[in-house]
Amino acid sequence: MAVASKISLSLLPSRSSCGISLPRPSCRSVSSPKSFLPMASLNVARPPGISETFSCLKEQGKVAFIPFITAGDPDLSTTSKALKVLDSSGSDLIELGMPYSDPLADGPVIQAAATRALAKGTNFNGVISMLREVIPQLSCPIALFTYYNPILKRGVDKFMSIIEDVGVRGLVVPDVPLEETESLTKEAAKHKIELVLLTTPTTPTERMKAIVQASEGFVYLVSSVGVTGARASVSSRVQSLLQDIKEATTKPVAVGFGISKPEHVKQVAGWGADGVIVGSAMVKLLGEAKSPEEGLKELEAFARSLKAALP
Ligand SMILES: O=P(O)(O)OC[C@@H](O)[C@@H](O)c1c[nH]c2ccccc12
Repeated sequence: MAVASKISLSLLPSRSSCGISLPRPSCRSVSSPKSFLPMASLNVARPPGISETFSCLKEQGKVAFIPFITAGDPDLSTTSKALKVLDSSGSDLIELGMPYSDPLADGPVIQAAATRALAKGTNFNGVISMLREVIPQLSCPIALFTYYNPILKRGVDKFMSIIEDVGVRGLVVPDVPLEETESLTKEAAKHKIELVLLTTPTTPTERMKAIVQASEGFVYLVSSVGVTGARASVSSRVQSLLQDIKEATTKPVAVGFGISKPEHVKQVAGWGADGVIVGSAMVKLLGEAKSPEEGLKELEAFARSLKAALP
């Protein structure tokens, strides 16, 4: 079964839970990360929430640029620098992937990145220490991308309090089982973390409605069946899928899978997406470069070219 349909089958909550509506924020100025609410335990700036970020962008008539990179590839120090580069290149939200040994929804590029990161000894504690350092220096929020098992291993409440403590604001768990989505959303919300759910081209309408109802922050529309990976073009079905979702919710919808060129970004934004997500093309540049410095330079140029293509 295509991975994307697995994602759709595993994300329907037993009962839909309504989203938490955050107070309408005043748009933060990107140049002053320190203007955020202080984080309780560390007394440092907490980045804006995911919903807050999308509200600000909507007020400005802008579409969110959302890159994904794999933590620890080629190493955690480079990941820290890459987060700062992506932030200063205009990212509105960054998805940071926790490397995992069995990334069932990932294509070859991200699988290879996870293998390299794990081979370097990248682990949860190392990623958290890196985030504790770098998040106070960022203007945009971080959404942690992890498979479900590492959350269960640590204990849901413990996991959520650890990531809250370092300032993570969003969470994407592509393989969370159907019947556990709602409780995970609730646990995340206790720690001011917004759990983003995914819907796909093969998700039945009723399930899509339940998913969009339960998703916090934004709805992740997977653009095509299969696994992650840059594609020559973005399926035109995305346009009608976006319309269907927007009939079911007023929540922002970001599109991912296969987006890897400025023309893809422009096209998806033109179809009404509130955000575009680019992963494999970013991960490839960073992880397969001749040197970390070279990778960071290419990442910056690529990120800026994609951001420039967005309204
Ligand atoms: O790599 P792509 O085709 O640009 O797609 C984004 C994707 O990488 C990122 O959102 C992601 C990484 N791993 C995932 C697993 C499932 C769904 C989404 C993802």
